Amino acid sequence: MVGLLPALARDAPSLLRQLARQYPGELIELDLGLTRAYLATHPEQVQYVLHDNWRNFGKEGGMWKPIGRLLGNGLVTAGGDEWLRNRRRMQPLFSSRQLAGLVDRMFDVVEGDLPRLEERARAGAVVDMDKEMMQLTQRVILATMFGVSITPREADSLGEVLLVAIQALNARMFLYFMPDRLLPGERALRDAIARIDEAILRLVRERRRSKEERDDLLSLLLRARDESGSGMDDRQLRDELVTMFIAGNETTAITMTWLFYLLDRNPGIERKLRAEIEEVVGDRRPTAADLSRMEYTKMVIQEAMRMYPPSWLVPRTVKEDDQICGYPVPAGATVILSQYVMHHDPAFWEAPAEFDPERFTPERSASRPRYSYMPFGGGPRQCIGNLFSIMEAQIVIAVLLRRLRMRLVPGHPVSPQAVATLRPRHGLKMTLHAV
Ligand code: HEM
Repeated sequence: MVGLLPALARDAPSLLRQLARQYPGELIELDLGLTRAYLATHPEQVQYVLHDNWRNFGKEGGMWKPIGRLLGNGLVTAGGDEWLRNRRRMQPLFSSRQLAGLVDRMFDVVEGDLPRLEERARAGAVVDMDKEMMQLTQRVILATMFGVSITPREADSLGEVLLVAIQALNARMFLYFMPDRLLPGERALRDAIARIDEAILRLVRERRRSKEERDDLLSLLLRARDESGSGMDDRQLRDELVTMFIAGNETTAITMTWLFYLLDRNPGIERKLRAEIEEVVGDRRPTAADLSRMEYTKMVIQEAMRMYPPSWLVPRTVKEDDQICGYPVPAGATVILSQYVMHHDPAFWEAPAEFDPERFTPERSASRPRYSYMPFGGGPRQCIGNLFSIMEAQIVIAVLLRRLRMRLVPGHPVSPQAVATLRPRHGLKMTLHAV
């Protein structure tokens, strides 16, 4: 496959999906100019890379390099023993029991945002749903991380500067082989990283000094210990907090944005979803037990993430020469696993372009290979925040849908754009209506 770069730059997910259709089940070698890359097209290949022989497929260098500038040694970008020690320290924080303690805080943030949205509905305003969701999930994640230690104003300004950094890094993801100094926006990126460091390290130090016990993620992280009983230093805490923000904010916001778009296109599914919310939560404050009973809501979220996986690409670098299901791959090559490719494979998904949440009933899920669906990756490096984000999405849906109906502005163009995440290229313009 030669000369793919221009087509990749135009619309990478469609190109990769098309190649996978053309050569189903093969490990496809791609010529990306300076680097050699292989695209997995079968769930067993994905399983081999993420699970069976995961230690031989690292995150060092390549497309991971730019993002490492912001995330440092946080869980997403760290490797080896350091990653393992911190993953073990942090895993208990993300258990369903621990997360149940965050339901109230998440609810308060979302409910607190509702009057503003209701006001927009009354004014008949057009809103950018993608921007609204980014702002909302940003408030949720910052409130769950820092609780009342961060004022809404500080949260908004930290959120803003984090977004500046993400945008600059998005632009660098496919240009990782270029020297930093040749890329545009380098100064703004450095400034943004310095401001993020200052704000987060200040919050960490203040909390350490105050010795106060709170129930937010920062307090839990301060208490997290490895097997030898040692905790994290300030720098590591900073890296993990920034990592959680970056890994958890845009991904969840995009899930919500695509979901509201899909509901607008599928009124029957929206009705069924509203009926479940009415039946399980009604007008009450949702509890953790309610969330586990909202099974249809969960299937709608899973199906939205199938059609538009917010994380659509998982790259790995081969450490030592290997064979992926019989295909040789040399050390140093990049292996590309793509949720978008897996989630649209007609061999595992009937009519993949159709929005059908019932695909996720236990009966229908049972017949599919594990790695045909991987919105959160898989294996030991699977997303640590998967339960967190589903819980947050369920709360956002329950709170917003019982007051509002979202409708796409007629004629607004909708198509996916692949950067680090898969987002609507032209945003998502919607009007809000009271129900
Ligand atoms: C819909 C929302 C989300 C999606 C689609 C998503 C997706 C992913 C994926 C695909 C990975 C694996 C990357 C790889 O193997 O290279 C990952 C890892 C990770 N995610 Fe998420 N994520 C979401 C939400 C969150 C949230 C809310 C948090 C934290 C609060 C979070 C924190 C992390 C962390 C720390 C890792 C690295 C885990 C490790 O390597 O040990 N994510 N995520």
